[in-house]
Amino acid sequence: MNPSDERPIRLKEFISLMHLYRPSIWLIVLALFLVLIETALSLAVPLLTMTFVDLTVESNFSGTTAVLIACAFIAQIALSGVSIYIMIYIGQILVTNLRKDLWYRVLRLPVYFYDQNSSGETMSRITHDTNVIKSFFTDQLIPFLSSTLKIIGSIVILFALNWSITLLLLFIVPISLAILKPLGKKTYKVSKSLQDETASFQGDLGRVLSDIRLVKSSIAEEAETIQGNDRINKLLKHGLDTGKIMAIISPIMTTITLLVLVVVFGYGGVQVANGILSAGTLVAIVFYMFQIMPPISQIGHFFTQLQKAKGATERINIILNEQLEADLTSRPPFKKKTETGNCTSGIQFDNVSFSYPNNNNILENVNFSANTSELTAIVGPSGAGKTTLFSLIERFYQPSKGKITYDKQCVNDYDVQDWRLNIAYVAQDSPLMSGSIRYNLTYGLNTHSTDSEIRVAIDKANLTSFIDSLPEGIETEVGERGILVSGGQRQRLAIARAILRDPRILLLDEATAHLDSHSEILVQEALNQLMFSRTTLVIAHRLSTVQHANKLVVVQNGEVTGEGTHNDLIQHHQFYQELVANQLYKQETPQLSN
Ligand SMILES: Nc1ncnc2c1ncn2[C@@H]1O[C@H](COP(=O)(O)OP(=O)(O)OP(=O)(O)O)[C@@H](O)[C@H]1O
Repeated sequence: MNPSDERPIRLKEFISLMHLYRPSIWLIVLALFLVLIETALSLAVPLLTMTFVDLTVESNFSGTTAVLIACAFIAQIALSGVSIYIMIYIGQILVTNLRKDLWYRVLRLPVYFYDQNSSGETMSRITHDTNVIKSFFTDQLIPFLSSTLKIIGSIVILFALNWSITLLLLFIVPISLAILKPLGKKTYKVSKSLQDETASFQGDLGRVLSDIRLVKSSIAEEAETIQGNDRINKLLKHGLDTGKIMAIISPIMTTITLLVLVVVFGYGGVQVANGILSAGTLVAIVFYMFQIMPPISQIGHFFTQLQKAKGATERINIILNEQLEADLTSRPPFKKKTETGNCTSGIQFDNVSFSYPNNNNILENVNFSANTSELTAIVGPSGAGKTTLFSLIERFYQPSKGKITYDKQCVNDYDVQDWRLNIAYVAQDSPLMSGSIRYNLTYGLNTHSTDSEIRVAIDKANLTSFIDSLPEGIETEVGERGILVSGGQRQRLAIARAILRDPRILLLDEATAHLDSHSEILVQEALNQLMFSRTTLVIAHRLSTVQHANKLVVVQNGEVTGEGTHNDLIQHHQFYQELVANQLYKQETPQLSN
């Protein structure tokens, strides 16, 4: 997901992103209008001060001018406050709209996007990069406009007041730029490295903290400490590099300011003494000089931040330009579950080939059918492609060749969400979300499940005694990723969830693997009931659980090498015979542990 470094980051992309997510244009116009008035007032204050000083020097104290200066100050402060708030408001709305769109999209991006991009990086796009854009809008854009106006306005007025001092002042600008520009480039490079390093450090933190058990059981604390320290040291180095640049820039800036003061007061003082310049004009010139200085450094900062904002845009655009699942295939709503009875033929794999990106063909011309109201078991060695078959049915990936049909219609013809609504998947390591048991059982269901429906599902999944033993029953929290419940309990919760979903297609990945033999019989009964009038596919690692299946499909190296009942295969299929013999041998051999 790293944006290509060679490609120039285009301003157009950044502007169109701002345009797309900004709030009403009138708010922006209002903010600009206020800035314009505020700038005009700030330019008028020194002129008023000049008049006031000159009149006072001539012993002509002007109360009106003093009041005008005070009013201009107050108005400037008030307008500045209002325009700052409006800009912050616009920035917040912009980033909110952008984050909502990104959030909508990350939930709908295809699974292969997540195979290729780390979740930590995607999180950073939504939180950090959007923040960079917001800060640019709120902290840079309006100050940049007002700074530019202030600089131009001040220089014009300065020329009108005294061209020779102005020329001397302007002479300092190219000198400052010549010194500061290379430093500015260096600052950008260092701050970019600092950002990248911070993102990597955050990524490492996320990786280690989310798998702390793996770290501990692998005794990887020492290795992680070294890697973490290495990153922290790099952060220190980048921090110190920034410090070095600041250590050069700050004294230079102070010296330049002093130099300007020496020039203005020295040369201007001589002119006042000679009667060429009035005292009021000198005060006005110093005033303008101080008004110009912060905007000049503000403009330098603006370009550095613009680079950052353009970089953030480029990374965000990677997500925004990625095709959503629903755009890859489409379409009409899937028939309602009540219409299931119409389905006569179940799932059919029709010459399906598939490979993951940057991988060889995982599936090669796969043909088999899984009929309605039947149990079809997929058996085969590890890595043969069994789970991949399920992923294709769920449409996490698209076949590179061939098609999958349901009820004789290509599954891609159905709206992807409607299609998945009709599938329940019970995986070996059934994942749970942090939240209560009730939340997990009804997760994603778009119809409300009553307490009695939930009770029935719990009962059928043989979970009643477990849930009744919990102090808060169904409202008990399962912890992050369901860490507070056992593997077997997680699996039974997944079965209960499948029962509640009442799907047309059941995908079971060794669904009873974590159960003791007594629970397995009970859950198997529940599954048998659930399988009735549904298309059920089960990946089986233990043949004992699927010997009774209507059909077994043997997958080896991504190809279907045999199909039939247990009795058919045991007679004709050599690999299946070996598999059965192997498992029978295993059952007879004492196991190390259960
Ligand atoms: N997301 C992925 N990206 C790239 N390759 C993958 C991905 N998922 C699986 N593979 C590869 O595809 C092949 C088939 O994997 P799959 O998980 O379908 O096998 P399986 O038969 O279910 O294995 P097991 O019985 O061990 O679960 C493996 O070689 C695996 O490395």
